[in-house]
Amino acid sequence: MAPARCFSARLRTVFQGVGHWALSTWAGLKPSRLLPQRASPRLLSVGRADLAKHQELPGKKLLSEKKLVRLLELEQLACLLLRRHRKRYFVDYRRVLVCGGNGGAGASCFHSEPRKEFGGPDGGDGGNGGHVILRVDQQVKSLSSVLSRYQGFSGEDGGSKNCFGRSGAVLYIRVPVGTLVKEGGRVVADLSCVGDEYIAALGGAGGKGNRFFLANNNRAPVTCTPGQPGQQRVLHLELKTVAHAGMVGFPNAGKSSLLRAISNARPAVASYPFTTLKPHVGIVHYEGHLQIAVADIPGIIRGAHQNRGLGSAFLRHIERCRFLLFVVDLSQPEPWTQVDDLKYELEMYEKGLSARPHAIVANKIDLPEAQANLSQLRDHLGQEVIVLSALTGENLEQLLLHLKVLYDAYAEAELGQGRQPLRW
Ligand SMILES: Nc1nc2c(ncn2[C@@H]2O[C@H](COP(=O)(O)OP(=O)(O)OP(=O)(O)O)[C@@H](O)[C@H]2O)c(=O)[nH]1
Ligand SMILES: [Mg+2]
Repeated sequence: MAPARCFSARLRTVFQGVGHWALSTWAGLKPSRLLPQRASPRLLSVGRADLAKHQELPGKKLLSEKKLVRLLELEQLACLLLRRHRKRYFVDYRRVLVCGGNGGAGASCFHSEPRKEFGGPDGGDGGNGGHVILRVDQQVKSLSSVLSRYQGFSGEDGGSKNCFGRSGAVLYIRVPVGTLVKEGGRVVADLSCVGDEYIAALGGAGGKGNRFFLANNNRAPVTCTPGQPGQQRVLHLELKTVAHAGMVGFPNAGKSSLLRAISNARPAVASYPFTTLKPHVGIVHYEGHLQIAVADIPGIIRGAHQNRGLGSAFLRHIERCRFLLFVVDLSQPEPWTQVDDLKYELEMYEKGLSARPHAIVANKIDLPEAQANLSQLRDHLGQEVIVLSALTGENLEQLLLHLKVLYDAYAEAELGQGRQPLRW
């Protein structure tokens, strides 16, 4: 995780730079710099400030057409890079400092009116500070848009004439479905449904104006109180992908190819290991509007729990999956060892994880060496194996049917316990 975070931090600095450059470029493309603008003729004389507005700033030259075209090209390139950056940037952990808005101060003043000497206190209360709230948004797919610090909006100070300050607006932080909120190692919120909200930091209460302290024994109080500071918390946000099925397998086993074949998801597919660097979720549609979400998890190798390969941190994304698909590359010698290694790595990550309802998917049956390995795999595992080819689409129906069987069993178990099954 550390090098990935380091890389993303570097990318951010680069793009912040690009952002500044882009802004300054646009500033350079102001009409005033492209075409000399003449002050429109006026009938009446104009003031000095008005005249100064139409003067060219000293040191600013007109841009030549060649430079302008070059700048526009660079601008387009920057936009393209930014778009790519947004697309590829996946973050599943964030440490965030959240501060609620400060309350506004109460005012201390007295009513003032001609021929009314003792108008009485009329200092209004300050407004309350705004809360900072985490809200689940289905459009957000990772924690990359979450910043490291949030400061809530402060309430306005109270005013004279008994005017109360306006309360600070609520600041919403949009987080993806499946965000776990931790504070000091303790889970404080589990945002696993769309629309779930959690108050991350409370805004401070507004102060009282001197009008509040008016009493029979004190007709002219001067006391007013300052607003309270907002709550401050350090929260750790962890993303755990929520899907019905999680695909686990060695790199190059064909997990992404399989997800592409059964759903509309488009994870990258290539013949080198660790093509997938972040989880992808695809939706498989069935009759009766039933949708089963399948997550493609980056490849896991033997020793992942000792941080080999991409490590086992990505296994947190299958913690929430209700059932698993072990994807095996059947063209490799002794393919059953892949299943054993995967189960071992799951156990090392979390006890009992490999015992979840699962199916074994043997991929690449279109290759000649795979045909030879199939009987050996069946003998060693002693359980049903779904044999298919993600490339040619051979026997995909069996996988789809088995997915439905797994889902039905899960839904029945949930309903039996009085819970609603997860709906995508
Ligand atoms: N012949 C054959 N090749 C396949 C099949 N499925 C996948 N491949 C190929 O295997 C290679 C790896 O496929 P991916 O889908 O990227 O594998 P992956 O498991 O997602 O790999 P990582 O993302 O690295 O974990 C690609 O070159 C695919 O074209 C198949 O059924 N038959
Ligand atoms: Mg992949």
